[in-house]
Parts: sequence; C-alpha cells; structure tokens
Amino acid sequence: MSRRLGAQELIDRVLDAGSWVSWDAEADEPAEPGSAYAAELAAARARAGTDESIITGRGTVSGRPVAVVASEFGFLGGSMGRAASARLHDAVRRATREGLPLVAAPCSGGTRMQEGTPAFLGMVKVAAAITAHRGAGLPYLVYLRHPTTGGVFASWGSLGHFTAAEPGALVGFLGPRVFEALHGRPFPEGVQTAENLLAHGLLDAVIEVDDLAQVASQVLDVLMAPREVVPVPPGLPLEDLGTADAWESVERSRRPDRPGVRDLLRRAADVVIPLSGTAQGEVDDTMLLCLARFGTTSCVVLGQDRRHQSGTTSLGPAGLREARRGMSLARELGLPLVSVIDTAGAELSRAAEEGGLAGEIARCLAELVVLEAPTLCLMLGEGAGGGALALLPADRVVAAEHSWLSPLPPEGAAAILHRDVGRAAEVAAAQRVSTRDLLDLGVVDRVVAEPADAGQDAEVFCDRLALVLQHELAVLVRVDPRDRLRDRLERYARLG
Ligand SMILES: CC(C)(COP(=O)(O)OP(=O)(O)OC[C@H]1O[C@@H](n2cnc3c(N)ncnc32)[C@H](O)[C@@H]1OP(=O)(O)O)[C@@H](O)C(=O)NCCC(=O)NCCSC(=O)CC(=O)O
Repeated sequence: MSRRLGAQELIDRVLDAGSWVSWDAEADEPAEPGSAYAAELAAARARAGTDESIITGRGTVSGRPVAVVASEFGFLGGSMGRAASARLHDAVRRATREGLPLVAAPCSGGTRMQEGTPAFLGMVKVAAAITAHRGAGLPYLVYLRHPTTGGVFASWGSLGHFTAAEPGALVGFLGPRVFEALHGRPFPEGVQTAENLLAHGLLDAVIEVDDLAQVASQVLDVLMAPREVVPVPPGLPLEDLGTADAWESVERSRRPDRPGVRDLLRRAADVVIPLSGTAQGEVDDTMLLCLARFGTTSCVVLGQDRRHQSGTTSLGPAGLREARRGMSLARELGLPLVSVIDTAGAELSRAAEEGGLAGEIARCLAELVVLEAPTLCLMLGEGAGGGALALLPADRVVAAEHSWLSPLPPEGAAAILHRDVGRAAEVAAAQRVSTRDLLDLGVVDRVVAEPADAGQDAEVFCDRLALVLQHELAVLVRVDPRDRLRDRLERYARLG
C-alpha cells in the first residue's frame, strides 16, 4: 500500500490543479475550554494542519465540477465528532443544492470516542443527507482509503453508487485491535482488506490513488451524460431473416463460439465501467453489471454472461440480486437500462432454493416492469425459464435472430410432455420459442438478422446489434416517461 496521504494531499492529487475551493468555515469547538479533550484537539490541529478531521469543498476533475469530502487521518484518526459530522452534512446538502456530483474519500477510526454517543448519532444525519443527494439523481462516488472503519464505513463509506478502495487498505467495521482487546484473540487475517471486500461484492474496484481522477471522470461522464438528448443515429435497415426453424436457433445459440455480452460490450460500447456484485456481500459472475456508453448514450447494462454459465455454474439468486442493483441504479440516476438475456436456465440446487431463487425472479419481474427508467431488453442467445424472463419486461425488446425464449429448456419441456427429451425439437416448434414467433406474438419488437455464422463473424454480429442498440436507446430516451410507462404496462398486460 502506498504512503498514507493527508486529505489535502489526496485532493491535490485527484482534482485539476488550482481548482480546489474550500467550503469550510471555522469548525465549532466541541470541547470544554481547559479540558483534556480541548488540549487533544489543539494538538491534533497543530499536527494535522487542518481544523477538523474532515475537509470539504469543490473543484473539478477533468474539467467537470464536483464536490469533495475527505477525511484527515492525522486529526484524531479521522474520527467523527459532532463538528465533523455537521461539516460533512452541510457539504453533502450544499452539493445537492448546487447539483454537483459528490466524491467522498473517507479514512477514519469511526465515531470519536472522546465525544461518545452524541457524536455517534451523527451517522444518521449524514446517511439522510446522502440519501437526499442520491434521491435528487446526483452521483455519489466513494473512495475508501486506508484505514476506514466503524461508523464511517457504516454510513458514508457504504452508500456509494460506485465504490472503490485503495489497494491493501484496511476496511472493516470494528478495528482489529479493538476486536482483539474485547475478545482476547486476533481478528482473522485477510478479511478486512480492500481486495477481500472486492471479492465479496462489496466494492466495485480497487484502484491506486493516481488512477482515481481518471476513473472518477469516466464514471461521472457516464452517470451525468443522459440529461442531454442526443441525435438519433440511423437504425439498421431491415434485413431478410433466414429460414432456420426453432431447433436450429436453439442449437446455434448454444455454440461455444457464439458472442456473449462481454464480446458485445468489447466491440460495441465506447466506455465500459464494470461494477462488482450486489454491493451487499454477494458476487455472481454469471451476471455482468456495468455502466456503459454506446455512442453518446449512457446506460446501465445487466447481462447474463454465457462464458460463466458452463458446467456447474449457472445463474443463481445472487446474480438476480445483482441485476436488481442495476435496476435501482438506473432508477435513481435516470439512466436507461439495457438487460441482456443469454441463459441456459437458472441454477437448480439447494443453495439456489435456499438463497431465494424464485423470489428473486419474482422481484426482478416486479421491479423491471414498473421501472421509471427507459428499458431495453436484448435477447442475445439462450432464453430458458424464469431466469431469462426476469430480464425481459422492457419498453423495447430487440432479439438477435437465433435467440429464443421458452419456459424451460426445450429438452425439459419434452420430458414433461412426452417423457422423452429426444422430442425437444418438436416441442420447441410447438411452444413457439423462436424469434419469428416472438415477433408475431408481440414479445419482440425487432429481430436483428445474424450473419451465417455468428461465431466466425463475431464482428458483424456485434456491430449490427450495436447499431440497433444505439438507435433504440436514443429513441427511447426521447419518449415522455409517463407515456413510456403506460405503454409498457399495457403491453405486458396484453401478453400472456
Ligand atoms: C483505525 C485504526 C485501525 C487505525 O490504526 P492505526 O494503528 O493505523 O492508527 P492508530 O490506532 O494509532 O490511530 C491513530 C490515532 O487516531 C486515534 N483514533 C483512532 N480511532 C479513533 C476514534 N474512533 N476516536 C478517537 N480517536 C481515534 C488513535 O487513538 C490514535 O491516536 P494517538 O495518535 O493519539 O494514539 C485504529 O485506530 C482503530 O482500530 N480505531 C478504532 C476503530 C473502531 O473500531 N471504530 C469504532 C468506533 S464506534 C463507531 O464508529 C460507531 C460504529 O461502529 O457503528
């Protein structure tokens, strides 16, 4: 881990040179004059060079205005007393009033022990101010520095739309030394580290301080972009679809070299910012969640990733919870949502049942169908069962020619109907799973013709889909939100 940076040093490394303007008035004096605490505060001020454990203000990152709040660890371990919480609270509210995105860089031992319970309660107003900031559709980015603990991690450190941490940083709830003193044994090694939290879906990235400006500016470019209405790029001219039957499509969709959501993003998106996990302690690689920009339109993408659904891994409840994180991001930030269906079916296991798979499918359907944000579903390949349907109910549904949608894998349906998986092709046709049928049924709005071999011609396949995506997104964001939602609800009321 790099040397611990002071608050001002960090700000100078991240913001454009000369852009920093402090918002801090003189901090309140929380200590009784002449008390031991007053002496500690005076010593902390002299040592840290700041008047409190937090500094706030505004500046620019790559030219974009941002509000910044940063802890000063040199001031009583970055701990939060009443004056620090009041300063943070005021800065968050000012950022909201001024319509500025907010970047927070905590580094703290949590609530200031010298001030006890009255200071502890400051976590509540800070959480309330951040909720109001997010509620105003403004981004909140968090960079957890070494060390971030206690009530700071448990309030403003854990409420980001996007959360990154410093490599090797100690990030945890109770400080390890406090744990050992209380319990007489050391806290397990390697748990309270940035890297471990990343692996558990609690962080989106671990990045060096020197990369923070670039990452923050990319994230903000994507998050702040949709407020501009962009010209609609030309759509793809309608091309003749081939004559493949449903079963041929099923077989084509299962070819190992068929492009998946990652290939599509690599080729089609101008910017991709991966997010990791649910932000609540789960990761599922079968669901890809990211912020992306296609042409000039930014969106949240959640996509079933075929590369991670092979052999023993399939889409589980955590993947669907990750999808719901994407839905709330889109709702809060007013970003369009692109959902990508490509699954051979959700996980069938004890863990999935006990983890609430069916409930997660229900919650995805329920949230997606009424989501305020513009929504676009792309059927990319396989589309088996509730795990696929969970990402379907969008304003517009675009399908690659050989994608399909069915209540079970066709072999499963054949087993139910005929006790014979060998009759899967016949059942696929009868169940109307092909895109031709889905177009007739009004499930799909547009089918994109595929090259003769999507695996061989991955570029053509992805480029065509990208053109359609860009076009559809640009059209969608122009529609009045009330009309869009009403049309969507009417559409899904007609289906099924
Ligand atoms: C954060 C740390 C891991 C950092 O360890 P380091 O060895 O790097 O640094 P350190 O311990 O020497 O700390 C530097 C200085 O900051 C002071 N310091 C640290 N945390 C403090 C706090 N919460 N209140 C008041 N002072 C604090 C230390 O006493 C020390 O002062 P000096 O230099 O004078 O010796 C450790 O300080 C720590 O465990 N702090 C407590 C973390 C914690 O459990 N917080 C919960 C608080 S309750 C809370 O926040 C509410 C909640 O949990 O919900």
